[in-house]
Amino acid sequence: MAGEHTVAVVGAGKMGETLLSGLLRAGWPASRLLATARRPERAEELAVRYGVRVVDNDEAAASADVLTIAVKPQDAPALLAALGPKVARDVVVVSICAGLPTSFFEKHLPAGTPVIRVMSNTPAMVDQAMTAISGGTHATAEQLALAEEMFRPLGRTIRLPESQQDAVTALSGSGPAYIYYLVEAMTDAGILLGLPRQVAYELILQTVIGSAAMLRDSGEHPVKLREAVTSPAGTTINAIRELEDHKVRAALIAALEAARDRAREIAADYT
Ligand SMILES: NC(=O)C1=CN([C@@H]2O[C@H](COP(=O)(O)OP(=O)(O)OC[C@H]3O[C@@H](n4cnc5c(N)ncnc54)[C@H](OP(=O)(O)O)[C@@H]3O)[C@@H](O)[C@H]2O)C=CC1
Ligand SMILES: O=C(O)[C@@H]1CCC=N1
Repeated sequence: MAGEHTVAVVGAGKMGETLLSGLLRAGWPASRLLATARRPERAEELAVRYGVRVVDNDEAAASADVLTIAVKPQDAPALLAALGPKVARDVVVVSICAGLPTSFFEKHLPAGTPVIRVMSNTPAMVDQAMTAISGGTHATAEQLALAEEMFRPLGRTIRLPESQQDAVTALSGSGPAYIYYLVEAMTDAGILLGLPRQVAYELILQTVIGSAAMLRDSGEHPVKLREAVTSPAGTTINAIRELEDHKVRAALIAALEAARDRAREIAADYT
């Protein structure tokens, strides 16, 4: 399907640029990609870096058959109010905005416009994204397959009911931030234990990469893998007891619930 569709990325910031570069690496011709930006210097940067045409939002709506909305959720109402009525009915609208339901976009678009809601994450920058895809009221199986084709070069994709997208946003959308937070905190712990910062960081980085590869490649449950590290009367169990004492599991559950609630608030604020 690459090459049959013209894809416009409306609001090509961090995630939009990542999508553009992924599509180009996957063989999508630059002539079939458009980008829009709010600032002229950003437009120039994108045009030079990727050789794609950077146009205004109106031209994107008129020229593309897939419009990917990649602005922040708070910028979406003004964008859609201006752009919505100009979008042709057979255009597929793909939103990567956190929180905003497909019904928000459907409300601003001509009746019957297919809308697809996508939640990806920043590891897309190294082709290791987790991307969840859900169709709105009018999205067909073929259009969902097209969205999958767009995001597959960036990592793994999964299709889910839209009702699960706020949870996805809390889990895998924001997930990289929690992992980086953990790496940061464990590096600090290494410093407390007397290791040079760079050494502590390298130890933790490779430990995260190795543990992720074990989870992926062994097919074992995380509890089993943790038990294999936790020797009787050994060192690990002392650390685990501290994590339990400090209610780290409960803190993570509460943290993700708060992220999910924020996604719901975004929907309530803007729809
Ligand atoms: N960052 C992340 O980890 C993830 C983000 N998302 C979602 O992706 C979306 C984009 O996030 P992210 O890439 O981080 O944000 P960015 O701020 O990097 O990108 C948004 C871009 O949209 C531009 N923009 C805003 N309004 C307009 C407009 N009217 N016309 C043209 N361009 C416009 C902004 O311009 P300017 O530079 O002038 O502000 C900015 O470059 C958000 O909705 C977010 O919820 C989803 C998953 C993960
Ligand atoms: O923090 C946010 O709102 C965005 C959505 C998921 C990750 N970053």
